[in-house]
Amino acid sequence: MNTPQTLLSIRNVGKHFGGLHVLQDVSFEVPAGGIYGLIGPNGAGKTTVFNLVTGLLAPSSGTIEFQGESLVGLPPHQITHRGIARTFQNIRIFKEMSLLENVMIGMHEHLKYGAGGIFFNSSACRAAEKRARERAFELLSWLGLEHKAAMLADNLSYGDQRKLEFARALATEPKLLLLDEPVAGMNPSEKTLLMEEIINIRNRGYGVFMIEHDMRFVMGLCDRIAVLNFGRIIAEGSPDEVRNNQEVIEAYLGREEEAA
Ligand SMILES: Nc1ncnc2c1ncn2[C@@H]1O[C@H](COP(=O)(O)OP(=O)(O)OP(=O)(O)O)[C@@H](O)[C@H]1O
Repeated sequence: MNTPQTLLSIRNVGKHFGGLHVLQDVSFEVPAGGIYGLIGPNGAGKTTVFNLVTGLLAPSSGTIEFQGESLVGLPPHQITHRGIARTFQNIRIFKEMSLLENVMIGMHEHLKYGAGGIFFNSSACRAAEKRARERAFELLSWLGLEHKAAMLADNLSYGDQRKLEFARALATEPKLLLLDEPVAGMNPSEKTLLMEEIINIRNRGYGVFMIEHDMRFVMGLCDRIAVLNFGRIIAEGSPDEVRNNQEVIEAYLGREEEAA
């Protein structure tokens, strides 16, 4: 049974590609209203977990539930509709479009007028379009980007592109936001700004579930952290519990020694 506070529940999940067992018996729960981190050395299976949750891959075994309902077998757009949005390691925005258009594209699932409405430019269609614009402006303002709404996304700094990606993900009206290495490639001041934005998003009531390699960032931001190593969860707990876990220390030191 899920506790009422659980948003995402992953139980006994396994994933193999042919004979390669990428995830084995993975279980953890992402609670509502917090920031949850998934860490682990390169190749541990973190992105595979995100791909399973968002429906890009199907688990070989185990269950994945969101708000008590199974996600297994649902196509990605239905999972988005249930309330899970995602950003990617490599920023994916439409650079030749304005910021406003980028955010409005994230909303199309929720615009409730049909093809007939678009064809006849009905008043319902115009009203929906107006609401979408207002919401897009609001989301851009949450990220401090509203004054750049008409600008082409291509002209944004790297940090602002990442914020635009957040705004577009929020446009799908998610309950849980999955962030895949949000600060990869950022300088320290961009990281600090993005940390504030993620806290703001959490404070607005969204759940945040992130993969991140930057330990200072993860430890400073997350309420709880799960650690994957060779496809298995080796620790789960508060940042302090994880930081002091012997198996975690060895997993990271071991990889560093191998690399050396
Ligand atoms: N479609 C696939 N077919 C075969 N093997 C795959 C596939 N996707 C991932 N893998 C393998 O699964 C393992 C875990 O990959 P995954 O990308 O989930 O790790 P990760 O923890 O996200 O790594 P990184 O931190 O480097 O991004 C790797 O050995 C990878 O090569």
